[in-house]
Amino acid sequence: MHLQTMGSKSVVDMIEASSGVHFSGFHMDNLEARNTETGQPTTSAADNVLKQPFVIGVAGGAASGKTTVCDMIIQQLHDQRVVLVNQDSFYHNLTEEELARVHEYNFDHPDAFDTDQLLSSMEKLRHGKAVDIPNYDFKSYKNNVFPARRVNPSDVILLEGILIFHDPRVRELMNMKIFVDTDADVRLARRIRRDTVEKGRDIGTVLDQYSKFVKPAFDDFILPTKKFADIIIPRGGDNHVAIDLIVQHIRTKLGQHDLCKIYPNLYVIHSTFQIRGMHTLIRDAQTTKHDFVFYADRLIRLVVEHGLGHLPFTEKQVITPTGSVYTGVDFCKRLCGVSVIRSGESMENALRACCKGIKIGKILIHREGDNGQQLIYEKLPQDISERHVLLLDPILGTGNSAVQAISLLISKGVPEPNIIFLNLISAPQGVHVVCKSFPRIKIVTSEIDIGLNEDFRVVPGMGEFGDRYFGTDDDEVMVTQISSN
Ligand SMILES: Nc1ncnc2c1ncn2[C@@H]1O[C@H](COP(=O)(O)OP(=O)(O)O)[C@@H](O)[C@H]1O
Ligand SMILES: Nc1ccn([C@@H]2O[C@H](COP(=O)(O)O)[C@@H](O)[C@H]2O)c(=O)n1
Ligand SMILES: [Mg+2]
Repeated sequence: MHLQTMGSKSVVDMIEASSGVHFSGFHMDNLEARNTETGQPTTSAADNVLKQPFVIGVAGGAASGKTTVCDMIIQQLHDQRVVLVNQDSFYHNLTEEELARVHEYNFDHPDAFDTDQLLSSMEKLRHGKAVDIPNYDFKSYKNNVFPARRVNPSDVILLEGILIFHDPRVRELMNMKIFVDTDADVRLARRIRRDTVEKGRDIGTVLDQYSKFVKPAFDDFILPTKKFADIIIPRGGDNHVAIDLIVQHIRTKLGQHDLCKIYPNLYVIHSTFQIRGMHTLIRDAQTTKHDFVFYADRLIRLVVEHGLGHLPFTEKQVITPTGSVYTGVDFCKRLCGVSVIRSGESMENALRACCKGIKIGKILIHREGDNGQQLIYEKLPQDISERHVLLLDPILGTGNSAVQAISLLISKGVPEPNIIFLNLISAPQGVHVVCKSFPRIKIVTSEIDIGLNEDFRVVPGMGEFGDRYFGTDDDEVMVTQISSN
């Protein structure tokens, strides 16, 4: 194994869990959202994050191979828009006094960097604006070397530097954190060569700086940030296996990320170890019915809670038992669920558990082949046109059933922006079909799969959800049920 593991987590787990947050997104419809009960403008809690680039932090000691690792990642991601932002660019300029005694200046201390400027540049990049990043000159110790480097907004930002994990505000920007872990003697040897050959320094000065500042700062400030890493790469650029795995993972994540960028109303819930674990269980063909139901229920609950976060709310004040005022929000009350029979019914309990007394309608769509969809049954609340609708179906495959169901809701007078489609797994094909047909509905899902196979089944998928959830994939159970009726 070339990748090091942290605690009991496998590296693949850590890679997988490291990149969820940016998939939640924000989209303001051209029409202003309004609370259907009060007619007041409303806000949805989930509507506050812009679609943003995938940010990868790369930390490690000086000369550990950070830049080399970043260059290798960039090279392998040649078909993506990737930029490298180096913490070195944000070194403070030295005063005349500091310059005169430069050998006493500690370039390895967190205070040597203008972190506020780094944050402001990152903020602009994350919001799609180009920035001019200073060029740092190691020989003159100046960071305003003309011209500044123009960095354009990109899909992936690699943020590299010895202390890039030190400030929590910078860490928070990152979707994935990599620590390049190279032996101290190798780092020192490389540093001596680099500083004498490239920076024109004499070996005595390099060794003095190393023992006075570089080594202590590594121990005090850099090494303690290793614990924040999702992935630790021993031996830096020599570790091709680790870099291949990382690039593979970034590609997968970018696929999802691209979909979320194309369709701002698609929300993939934040991935965590727990969520990955639940998916692993329900996707495993060997999982028992009991476990399948248990873990599917847990995941459904998370998707439902996330979906509810997209409902409009109004401000509400209450008096607490201490007599103080608490300013909070009031839930949206005009809502209902609609399940697509039969799999969608598995999501009803979770919705009922979250929304006491909620009305739940049903739609049955008969499938003949891939396109011969036929709506054969519907029972919906009479006043559905005045409600927000949570449409329930665990799998979004081709999108044909979903389009049928959504068309029916719209024909009943439900405004498109009032529909939130909740599912566990979406195939990209289904996302395209639904989002293109109904650009103003919201889709909340827990994972986006690779695609559909020749039988129009989602892959890797989880098989027939309804059969696995209700136990009807087992012939014996079928016979027992039929004979007992
Ligand atoms: N795997 C490696 N084998 C040999 N030399 C390397 C390797 N990785 C990096 N170097 C060299 O070591 C020096 C420091 O590497 P660099 O990637 O710039 O480290 P960092 O960005 O962490 O300071 C550079 O001169 C680079 O060419
Ligand atoms: N004028 C400077 C500024 C910084 N350094 C050293 O650079 C190291 C960080 O750069 P990496 O590419 O190695 O991450 C750091 O250890 C500083 O001591 C310098 O020598 N002179
Ligand atoms: Mg470097």
